[in-house]
Formats: sequence, C-alpha cells, structure tokens
Amino acid sequence: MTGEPPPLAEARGITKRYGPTVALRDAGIAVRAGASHGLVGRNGAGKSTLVAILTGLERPDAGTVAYDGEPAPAPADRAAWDRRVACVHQRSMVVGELTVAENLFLGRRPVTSRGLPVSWRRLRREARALLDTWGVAVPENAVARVLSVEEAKMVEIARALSRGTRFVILDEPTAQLDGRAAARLFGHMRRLQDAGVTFLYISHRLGEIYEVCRTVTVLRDARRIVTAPVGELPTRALIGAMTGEPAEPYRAPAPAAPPRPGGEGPVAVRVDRLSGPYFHDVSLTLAAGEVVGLAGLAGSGSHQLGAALAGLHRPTGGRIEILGRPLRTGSVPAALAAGVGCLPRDRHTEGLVPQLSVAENITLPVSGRLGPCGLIRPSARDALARRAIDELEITAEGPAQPVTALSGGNQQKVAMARALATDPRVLVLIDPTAGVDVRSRRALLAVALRARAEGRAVLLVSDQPEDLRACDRVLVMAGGFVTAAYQAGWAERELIAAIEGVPLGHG
Ligand SMILES: Nc1ncnc2c1ncn2[C@@H]1O[C@H](COP(=O)(O)OP(=O)(O)OP(=O)(O)O)[C@@H](O)[C@H]1O
Repeated sequence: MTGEPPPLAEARGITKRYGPTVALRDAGIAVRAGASHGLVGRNGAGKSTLVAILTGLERPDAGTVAYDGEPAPAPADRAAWDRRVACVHQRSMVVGELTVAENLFLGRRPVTSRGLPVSWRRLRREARALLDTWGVAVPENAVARVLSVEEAKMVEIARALSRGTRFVILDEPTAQLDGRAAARLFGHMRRLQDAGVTFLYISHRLGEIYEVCRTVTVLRDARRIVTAPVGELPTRALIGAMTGEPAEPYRAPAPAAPPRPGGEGPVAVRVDRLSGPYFHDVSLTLAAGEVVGLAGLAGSGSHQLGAALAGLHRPTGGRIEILGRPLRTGSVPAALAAGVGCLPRDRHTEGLVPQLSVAENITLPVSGRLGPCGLIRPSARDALARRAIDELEITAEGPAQPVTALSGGNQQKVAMARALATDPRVLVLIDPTAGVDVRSRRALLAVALRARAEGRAVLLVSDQPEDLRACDRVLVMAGGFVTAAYQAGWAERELIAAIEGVPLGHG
C-alpha cells in the first residue's frame, strides 16, 4: 500500500467502436482529486467519446471506469452517475424559458417532509442559498434566456454541484466566450477549486490548459499518448504529442498575410449607415481580393453585423450593396443569390442539418445545380464532398457518413465547406476556428487566404489574434460602433486593448 488515495475518476483500457471507426483504443485517464486535469487532442482524437464513457452516457466495448476506486454505477442509475460526475457541454443545457431557480432544480423539485413539492417561494430561497454557496452572482428569479453564456455555464456548474458531485468536466467552455468572460470564468473556477471541486478541462486553446490545469492528458488517433504535469510539457512538446510530428519550432497558425493596403480591388461589399438592435450607423467597404477582420467582445455587434451580410439578421436601417447591387436584407436566399457565402456562428442551429450526410450537407445550397432537372447526381455530389474532405482535412469515413457522427471540429469544417459550395464572391466567416484544433486552424485560415487570392472578399469575424493575423486589415467594434481600424502588422497588445475598450497607457 502506498497510502495514496485512488483517483477521483479513472478509465482504464477503454476501447470504443462506432461501426468501422475506432474512437478509443485501449485508452484511459486517471484524474486525481484537487488537481485540475486538461484533456487535449486534435479534432476526432476521441476526447468527447472518453467524456461520454466517463459520464456513463456511452458504454465501452472494453475497459472499466471507477470513481474513488469503486466501480462506476450501473448504466441506468443516472442519479448515481450525477453524484459522481457532471459535464458542462459547449452547448448550453440551461432552459431559456425557465428561471434560474427552476433550472437549478430541473427534474427534481425538492419535496417537504410530507413528500409534497416545496412551494415556489421556498424553491427560490433554496436556489439563492445554492448560488451563494458557490459564489454565483445571478438573480435566482431571472429568466435564463437573459443570462450571458458564462453565467449560464455557472448555473450549470451550480446545478451539478447541488447533485452531490465535486467533479465537473468542462468541454470547451470558452469556445463561445470573449477574452473578458473567459477570464471571469477562470476566476470562478479557481474559487471552486479552492472549495474542493476538481475539473477535467477540454480546450483547443492550449494557453488555457497551462492557465487552468496542473496535469494534462493527450489523446491522438484514439490512444492516450501521455499524461504529465503541464510544467513538464511545454507547448512545442504538447503539440508534438497531439500531432505525432516532431516538436519542430512552432510556426504561427496563419500564413502571414503580406502587408498591403487593403482594398485595392473593386468594391465587393458596401455597408452604408447600417443600424439594428446590436449595431449603429456602421459604414464599411470590402474590396474583392481582401480579407477584413471584424473583432469585438460579445455584445459589440460584430457577430450580428456579419450575420446581417448573410441575411441571418435583419437590420432596421441603412443599406448593404453586394457587387454594386442593393441586397434585400434579412433573407438568406437573397444573400446567397447575391453571392454571399456564410459560415454561421452556431453550426447547430444555422449551419448543418443533422439528419443528412456529410456530402448532402456540403452540397445543400447547390443541390439544384448538381444534375439535370434539379435532380442531384450522386457522383457529382460525392466528388464535390470528397474534394472538401481533402482540402479541409475533414476526418470522416467518407461523403455518405451522417454529419452527426463527426467530431465537433470536423462538423465545423463541413459547415465551412458548405459556405464555399456556392462559389461565393463574398465570404462571411463568423468565428471560423471555434472548436478547431491548432493544425486545423491553419487549414481553415488557408481557405480564407485562398479565397482572397481568387479575388473573393472575405469578412472574418473573430476576436482571436491568430485568426486576425490572416487579415489585410482589422476593424474593431465596441458597443455597436466601429471604434478602430488597423492595417496588417498591428501590435497584439494594442489590438487587444482596442477590443477590450481599454485605452493603452503611454510608456
Ligand atoms: N455517434 C457516433 N457515430 C459514429 N462515429 C462517431 C460517433 N461519435 C464519435 N464518432 C467518431 O469517433 C471519433 C472520435 O470522435 P470524438 O467526438 O470523440 O473526437 P473529439 O476528440 O472530441 O474531437 P473534437 O475536438 O473535434 O470535438 C471520430 O472519428 C468520430 O467521427
């Protein structure tokens, strides 16, 4: 006996197959209490599958799961699983129509000693006490819809803790958070760690792993490659373990755009005094053969402005011209017909059709063009899909695989391929690298640069400096207005200060 307690959570010798795909092969992880643990790997490496097995949502074909050295609960005993582990997914599981208090006790309204459901007043009181215990500063009677993404995550964490677990898996929690909200989330996490909560933290933003975790496990091609203290695995070695390539000096993900004055080509997009609930009086132009970055915090209006160009959001005033013609706003078909392709922010609701295959999703906007009389020729569809799978390095069995069987990052790439399928003259990319691994980020940004070389105009909405480096110029939005503009070659410190709305001091 070494005297060391068994791991808080442990998966050993896990193999999991989905048809011909081996998602995990003799893989495992051991998470020790009190030491937050990172889980990283390229898109499709097997991270979500391991989480599904650790949370009892999937059963492994081989291998075992244990909590505190005891075998995991029976698959059907959800309450027992909930006492051991919770996962906060990228997509919010908070019900927007219900109040925070109702969300906290979702599906298990407490009962009185006489077995009757407690009154709403008492429910709200218990919710307040619960939120206070975990330091979550949101009103218990607020309708969840009005919460920020980060507040909703904290409500989910408080809900998990109230069920008894002290082990929370966070699956890419910052994918939809701007820098400021992410910093607040990390602050909350630190407080919770001090109070005895252990996190398993999944992220493609490797800097966060070093900031939040003490230990990290790397998965590659369904196997565990290494588990080590983060201090022993500097970024180069970490990426080397993820990719299986020698830990060569790491190049910036985006091929740097040669600095040049933006907008030498003819005007492709003209936005004139555009206003709406999220942005005010915005005017800008995009030239053919130009990549323009649009940066801003959540609430700056940058996402909605991008969405307005693609017809996903209807402005209330002003006008948009595409290739010299006025655009009928608020209509996706009108934007598509005008030559605008879009990678939307939320691929789940605006991007992909879950019931369809990879090829059907990619070719949906052009299905009428892929055969005679509007009939789709499968060979033409598959050829187009195969090219996209190749160019964007999509990990899929082939064009016929259902899109839902792909890992999150690979679904994002399918959404990108779909944006390109119409051969658009104007490409709007909203957070294109969300959920995408470090190497795939390069492939996606290379698409933007290729589009530029082909004379397309690209609007790249992002607050990630690595993405914005690929742009000829960057516009910054704050509070619904365009507040700053930078040519390529900007200093990161200055750009971030502009995005955050913090003036840089001199000296
Ligand atoms: N329900 C499913 N049916 C078929 N294949 C699946 C299913 N779920 C996952 N897979 C496959 O298993 C492999 C591992 O996927 P997983 O989602 O675990 O990867 P990941 O590391 O979480 O990736 P990402 O970073 O993109 O989210 C992938 O090849 C994926 O296509």
